[in-house]
Amino acid sequence: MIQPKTLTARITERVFMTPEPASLVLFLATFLLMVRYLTGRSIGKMPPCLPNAWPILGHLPSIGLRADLAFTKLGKKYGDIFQAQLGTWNVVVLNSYQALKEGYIDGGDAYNDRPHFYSYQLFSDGGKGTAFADDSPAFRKKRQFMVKVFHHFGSGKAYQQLDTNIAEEARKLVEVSKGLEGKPFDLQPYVTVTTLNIICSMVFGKLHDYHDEGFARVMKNLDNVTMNMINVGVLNVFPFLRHIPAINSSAREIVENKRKIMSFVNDIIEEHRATYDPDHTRDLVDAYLKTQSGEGRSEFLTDEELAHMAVELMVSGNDASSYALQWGILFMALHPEIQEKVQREIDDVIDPNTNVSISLRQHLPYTHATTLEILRYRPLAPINGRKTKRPVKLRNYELPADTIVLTNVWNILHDPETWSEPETFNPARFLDSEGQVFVPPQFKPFGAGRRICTGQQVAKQMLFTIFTTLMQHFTFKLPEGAPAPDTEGTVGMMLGPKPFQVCAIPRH
Ligand code: HEM
Repeated sequence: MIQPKTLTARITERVFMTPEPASLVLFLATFLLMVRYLTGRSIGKMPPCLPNAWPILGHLPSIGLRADLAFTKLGKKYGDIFQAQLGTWNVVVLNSYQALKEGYIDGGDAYNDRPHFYSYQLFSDGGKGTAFADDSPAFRKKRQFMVKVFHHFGSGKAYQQLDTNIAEEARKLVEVSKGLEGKPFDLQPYVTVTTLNIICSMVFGKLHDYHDEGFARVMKNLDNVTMNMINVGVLNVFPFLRHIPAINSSAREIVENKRKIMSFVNDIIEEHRATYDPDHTRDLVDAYLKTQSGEGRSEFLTDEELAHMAVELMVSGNDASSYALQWGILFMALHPEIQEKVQREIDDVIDPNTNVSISLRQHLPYTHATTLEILRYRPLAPINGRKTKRPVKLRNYELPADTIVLTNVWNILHDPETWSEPETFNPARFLDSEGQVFVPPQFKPFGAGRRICTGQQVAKQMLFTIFTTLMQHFTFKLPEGAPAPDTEGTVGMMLGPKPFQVCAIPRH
């Protein structure tokens, strides 16, 4: 039998005594990698890496499906900037507000690219649209266009129209929910139609009738995309699994359903061309047609790009807004004392027959604070993915170009240094001593830096108006005798609640 000492001696002899430099390089590289994986110590100027990576799987066995929760725990031992191996990807994790600030905010545009995860690439057809595109002159033009359109909806007549549309959709939701006569129901399909219709009103300029067949088909296509995005999530870490038929069929479903939604959008673009009035911008499509005819004409904005942008708003913007409302109603049912406080405040300010408007938000600080607490307590995007577009210094590390950077938003929004008793749902944490809303800089559910959510104002407006309208008209309760619903959520493209039943008891 060969003794260990003899074996080591033989290896040393073989590597160091042979004149081949390649053997030496190979030995050193293997040795350094072993040191890094076994001890977690960094090589060169990269942040330290978590120890004990498995071959191929990396740290996935210890991280599991909720990377945000795992990173939160690991951060206590390994600090707020570290590396992890997620299947085939090596990533740098920013695990605190300070790290996020030093990276995304102080780092300028260095973190402007997105990781080329399989699901992102599939959904965006290789980075078309804005949300999953890398930084480039084309991307900047598209984002600038999107920001301008949202700005248009942030003031003047367009703002008032949006306010009215949101109130009108919230009212329809109230009528439909009243029809259920307090019986248990799943809120998800109802709320999703409401938020989707509002987003469509900004993109296409009209509210669809709920019985419109074309709109119902698109809703189904969108649902299919969202569901299958969960199924292909595994390909983000193991792209080679795409050859497994069941996973591959999910990928095909995404492409096929997205093609159908794009065709719906293309028809609307053609309709708009026929009715376009340069003096009256109705929506995102009109704003696009204006760029086509005016001085700001951009070769980067095409019908195809516009269709991709519209679909990404309909999928991710809508999922996020609908999930936020579902979480909100679930927490009201779970915390009747908070629900009552919200309702008392609303009753003092708004007549039951008056529509809610965003202009009332300043008079409803506790209700406003409750909507912020919903976004803090269950951040819809608990992990935020970016990629460095060039080498960048981060604290005393140097990240090369193309480093995947994941920010743990969950930890930022649950850090006890900022949020006392972070696991308690407590809207009052957003109120100052005068009872006015106070938002700490660490509140980052919409991301940060140059790729921050472009729809955040609209998202907050929808959440406030629809949530307040529901509280104005109903008390939400869990069905009698039903088991306590899950509050951990399920991760797909976003962190949504697991399906739950609730009773909407009319208040008037
Ligand atoms: C409560 C609702 C929402 C939440 C929590 C949310 C959150 C986010 C987050 C975390 C990002 C990534 C930002 C980053 O990388 O720093 C993002 C990006 C984005 N969001 Fe939202 N979002 C919401 C609703 C919406 C809505 C309603 C729209 C539009 C109708 C929208 C449009 C976008 C777009 C276009 C991007 C991509 C920005 C880019 O990559 O440059 N979002 N959102």
